[in-house]
Amino acid sequence: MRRKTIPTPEQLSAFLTRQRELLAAERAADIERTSLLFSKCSPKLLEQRGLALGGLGVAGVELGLGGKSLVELERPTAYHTSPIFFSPHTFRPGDLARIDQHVVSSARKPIKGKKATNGETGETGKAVEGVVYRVSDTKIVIAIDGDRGAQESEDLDLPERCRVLKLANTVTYDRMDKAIDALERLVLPASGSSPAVSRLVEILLGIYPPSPPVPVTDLQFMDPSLNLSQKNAVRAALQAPEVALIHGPPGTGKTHTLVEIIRQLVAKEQKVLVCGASNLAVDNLLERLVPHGIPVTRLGHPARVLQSLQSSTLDAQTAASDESQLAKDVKADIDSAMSALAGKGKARIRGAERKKMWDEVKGLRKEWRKREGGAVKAVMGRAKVVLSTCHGAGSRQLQNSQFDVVIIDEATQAMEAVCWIPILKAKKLILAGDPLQLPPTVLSLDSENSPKKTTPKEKKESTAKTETPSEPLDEVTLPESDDEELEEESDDAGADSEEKPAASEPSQQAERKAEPSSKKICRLRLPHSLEVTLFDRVERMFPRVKKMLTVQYRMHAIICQFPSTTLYRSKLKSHESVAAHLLRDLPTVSKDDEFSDVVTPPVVFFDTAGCEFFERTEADGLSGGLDEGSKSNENEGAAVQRWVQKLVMAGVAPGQIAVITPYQAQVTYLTSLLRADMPDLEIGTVDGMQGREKEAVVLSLVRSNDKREVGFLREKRRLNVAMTRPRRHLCVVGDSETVSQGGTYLKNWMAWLEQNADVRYGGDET
Ligand SMILES: Nc1ncnc2c1ncn2[C@@H]1O[C@H](COP(=O)(O)OP(=O)(O)OP(=O)(O)O)[C@@H](O)[C@H]1O
Repeated sequence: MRRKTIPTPEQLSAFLTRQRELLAAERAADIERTSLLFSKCSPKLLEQRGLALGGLGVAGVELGLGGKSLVELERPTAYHTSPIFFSPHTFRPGDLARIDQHVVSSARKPIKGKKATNGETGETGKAVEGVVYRVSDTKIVIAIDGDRGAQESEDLDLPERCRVLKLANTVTYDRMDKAIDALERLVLPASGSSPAVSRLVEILLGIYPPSPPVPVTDLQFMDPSLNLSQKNAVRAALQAPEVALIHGPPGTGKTHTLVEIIRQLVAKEQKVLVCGASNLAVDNLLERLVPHGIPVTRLGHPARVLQSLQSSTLDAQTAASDESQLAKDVKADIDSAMSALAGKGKARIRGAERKKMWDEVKGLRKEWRKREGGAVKAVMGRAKVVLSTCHGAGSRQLQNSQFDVVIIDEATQAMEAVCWIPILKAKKLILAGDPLQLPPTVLSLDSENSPKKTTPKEKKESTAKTETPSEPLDEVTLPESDDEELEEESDDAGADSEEKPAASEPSQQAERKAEPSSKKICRLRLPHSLEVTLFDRVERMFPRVKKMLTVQYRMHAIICQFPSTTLYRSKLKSHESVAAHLLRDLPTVSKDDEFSDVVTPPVVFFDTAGCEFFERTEADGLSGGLDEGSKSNENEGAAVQRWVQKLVMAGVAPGQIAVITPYQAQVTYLTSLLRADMPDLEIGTVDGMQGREKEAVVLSLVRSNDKREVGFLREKRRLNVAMTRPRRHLCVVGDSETVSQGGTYLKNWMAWLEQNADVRYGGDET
C-alpha cells in the first residue's frame, strides 16, 4: 500500500513545468500542422483541401455587434465564368481566418480589363485576420474586431482580389499559458509576496483534501423529473464546499442535472460562471437555461454563438441596454463612413480623402468603444449567470470578475490548462463529464515536439485530426466511485497505464527524485499528456467528491448492455421509457412483415469475416503525406449502403440515421456513396459524434487484414462513443476475425455481438 503525500514546492514546480512543456509541444504541433499545410500545398491544393477560398472579392463591409467589421466576400462573376458557388471547404462559423491577397499557382493571363501590377492581383492590399461569421454556398463573412485588424492597420484596405485562409488559433494557447503563470504566482510566490491562495486551488493541486460536505437541509428540487442519481449529484454539488465531480455516462442527463444545480445556485443568490469545453456545449446549456427564465449572459464572439441564441449574448444585451443608447448615434456615423469606404457599386475613395475618412472612423470608434465599455460593465454587473467557453473566460470582459461557483461541462474533453482560466475566478468548482468517452483532441501526441513520443505504428494511425489516437488502454477501469467503501488515500495500484509518464522525461526524473523509496507517492501526479484532464486527476486524488449518474435515457437496454457491463461496472441502467424502444415503434416506420427483420432487432452485426473485404490504406499524396495512413473499405461501404437503404425503405428518415466510422478515408468514401441520394443522412467520424445521438446508427469498423491489425480501433473510449450513439438500433459492419485480435476488449465485444446481435453474413446481398 502506497501512501500519498502532499506535494513539495519542487513537485508543484515540476507539475507546472510539465503543463508548460505539454502546452508548448501542442502549440508547436498546431502551428506546424498549419504551416506544413501552407508550405506543402499549392494554393490550388489548399482549396482542394478546403483550407482556402480563392478568387474572392469584397461584396460589402458593415458594422456588426460589438464593433466588429463584417466583411462579406464572394466570387465575383468578373473573375469566374463557371458558377460562383464555393467548392467544398472546411470553413465554419467561429474559425480563425485570414483575408489576404489571392495567389495563383501558375502564371495565368491577366483578367480582362484589369492592370496586373502584382502577380495577377492587380492591387496590393493589406491582410487582416478575423473570425468566420457566416458561410453560405456563395458568400463568406469574416468578422474583424474593431480593436484588432481594422484599427491596427488603420484601414480595411483589402486586396481587390482576395483569398481566405484558415488559421491555427494561438490565442487559446496564450490564455492557457497565462493561466499556468497565474497559478504559479499563487502557489509558488516569489519571496516576500504572499498572495491569498483559495482553498479550491490548494485542493486541485493536492495540497489539502476537500472539506467535508456542508448539509443543505432545505433542498427543494425544482425539476420534479430528476431521478435518484441526479438528485444525489445535485445535493452533493450543492453541499460540497469546494469541489464536486459529476460523472455522466452517455445519455444520463448530465446537462439536465447541471441545469437544476444552476437554478438552485441562482435561487441562493450565488453568482455562477458556466463554461463548456466547446461553443456547442455552452450553447446546449444556454438553450436549456433560457426556458427557466434565468438571467443569463453568453460571452463570446457572436460568430461563435448559434443564431437562435444571439439575444442572450453580451453583445446583444449590451446593444439593448439603456446604457448603450448613448453609443447609438456614434454607431450611425461609423456605419455611413464605413459604407462610403467600402464603396460598393461606386468609385473607390482613395488617397488623402480615404486617409482622412479613416482617421475620422478611428476617432469615432474610440468614442464608441468608451461608451460601449460602460454599457458592457453595466450588463456584466447585473448578470447572475455568465456562460462562456473555458478559454472565453479569459476575455477582457471578465478580467476582474469573481464568481461564487464555476461549472465546467464536458470537462473530460477540456485540457487541464484551459480549465484553470475560469477556475482562478471562483471559490468553488463543479466539473461534469465522462472520462470513459473520448478525451480532448491532442495533436502533439503525434508530434516530434511531444514530450511523450508515439510509436511509429501509432503515428501512422493518427495523421488526420479526426483520427488522432489516444493511448490504447488495455485496462480502462471505472475509477473508485463515491458509493463504494474506499479510503480516500487508497492505493492506486489499479490506476491505468495512462498515468505512467515516459521514463526518459526530465520532469519525471524530478518526480522520481522527490519520491522517497518508502513507496510514498505524491498526490499531485505529473500528467504524461494533455489527454489527462483535471477531471481525471481530481477523481484519482479524491474519489469521494464524484457522483455518477446511473439512469440513461437514450439506448435500448440491449444496446446499453455491453458498455454498461464492461465500462460502468453494470451500474448504467436503462430508463423504462427507452429500455424496449425499437425502430418499428417510430410512427413513420412500416409495420409490414417485409421490414420486420430490419426494424425489430436493436443490434445487427454484419460479420464480414471470410468475405475478403480487405481494407485499403490511403496514400493519396495530396498534402505531402499528411493524410497518409487513413483507411477505407469499399466492400464494407457497400454493405453499409445496402443497410441504410433498407432502413430508409422501411420508413426511417435519413435524418434519423447516422453512419459513423473511425476513419476519415471511410467517411469520404461513404459520403461519395450516400450523400447525393440522402442529404440529411449524417456521415462522420466517431469522434465527431461524441455528445450526440440518432435513432439508428450504422458503424463501419473498416479494419480487415491478414496481419490482424486494428490500429486505434482498440481505443475503448472511442468504441464506447461509437456504440452508445444510437437510441433504437445499432448496426455494426466489420470483420470479427481481424477485430477480435485487437485485445481483450475487442475480443469480448465480438463475442458479445455473436451472442446478442442479430448476426448476418457480411457479404449478404439481400
Ligand atoms: N430525469 C429525467 N427524466 C426524463 N428525461 C430525462 C431526465 N434526465 C435526462 N433526460 C433526458 O435524457 C436525454 C439526455 O439528457 P442530457 O442531454 O441532459 O444528457 P447528457 O448526459 O448531457 O447527454 P450526453 O450523453 O449527450 O452528454 C435528454 O433528452 C433529456 O431530456
